[in-house]
Amino acid sequence: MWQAEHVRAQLALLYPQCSIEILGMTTRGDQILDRTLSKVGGKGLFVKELEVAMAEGRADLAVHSLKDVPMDLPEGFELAAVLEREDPRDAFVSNDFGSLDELPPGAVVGTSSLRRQSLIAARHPHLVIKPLRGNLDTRLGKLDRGEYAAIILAAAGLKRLGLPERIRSLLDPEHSLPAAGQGAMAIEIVSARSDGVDLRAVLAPLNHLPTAQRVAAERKVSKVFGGSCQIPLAAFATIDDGVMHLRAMVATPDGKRSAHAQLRGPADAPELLGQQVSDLLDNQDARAILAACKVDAGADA
Ligand SMILES: NCc1[nH]cc(CCC(=O)O)c1CC(=O)O
Repeated sequence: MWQAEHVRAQLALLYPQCSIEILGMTTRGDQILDRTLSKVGGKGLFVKELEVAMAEGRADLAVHSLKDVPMDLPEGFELAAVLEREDPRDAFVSNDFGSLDELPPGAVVGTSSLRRQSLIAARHPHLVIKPLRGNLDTRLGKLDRGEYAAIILAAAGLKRLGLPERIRSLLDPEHSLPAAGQGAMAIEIVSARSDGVDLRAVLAPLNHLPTAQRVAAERKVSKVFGGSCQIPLAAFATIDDGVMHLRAMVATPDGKRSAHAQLRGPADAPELLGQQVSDLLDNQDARAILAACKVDAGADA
């Protein structure tokens, strides 16, 4: 809702003559809180019901956290704009400790992200990772009731909802490489509208080119490896002086096996860089690592 309101406010400034309404929706992704996201079908859950609303003409556009948007949208839908990125890093949130390094052996850390789980298990094998779902308030409530010594959340969500003071420290992307698209919002539309309105042109002023380039490279890696919440995959790009630096990682959920790759290339050819980094990961047996993950997930379900 914060994100939708943010887009509404920006559109209202650009197009003061238009009236813009928010159609609030609760998705299945929001409702299923008792199982980890990776087991109930992943990213698509947050997106599908909004697409139905657009297909039925009840909504003209949908605002998403890009991290939750599948790499391949259903036929007839497209992303029209990617907004300027918030802080893409993971945040360490705790009432008693300042960082992962301070946690004693056996301390319980909450996260339902396989990527975060895998990265923590690799660097801090003495910690215990437990699933954590729900909206931000639910997750913080569970921390405050003592169910966890610490939880890991996206810094972007905490900052957007006015809770930056809950962040005790930010995880260095060097150790906790962010997920593809983390911290960015995207606007999805119906590609060909029956009324002929060119919504892509209407939304173009909201598109932030450097963010769009960064996430295009990141999402390419995710796409090559069939990216969904079901696999621990990180992809993070930065741009400095027109040069993009893309880093990516795939791992097993226990963090015992992983492949890492990074490359620099021109920022205006993000998908090529994404493909090249994916090729490097492939050379390090990324497919075998991911195949091992899928066997695990199946055994558990
Ligand atoms: N899948 C949940 C999700 N999708 C986007 C965000 C955070 C906001 C963002 O990355 O833009 C979160 C929560 C989290 O990772 O803590």
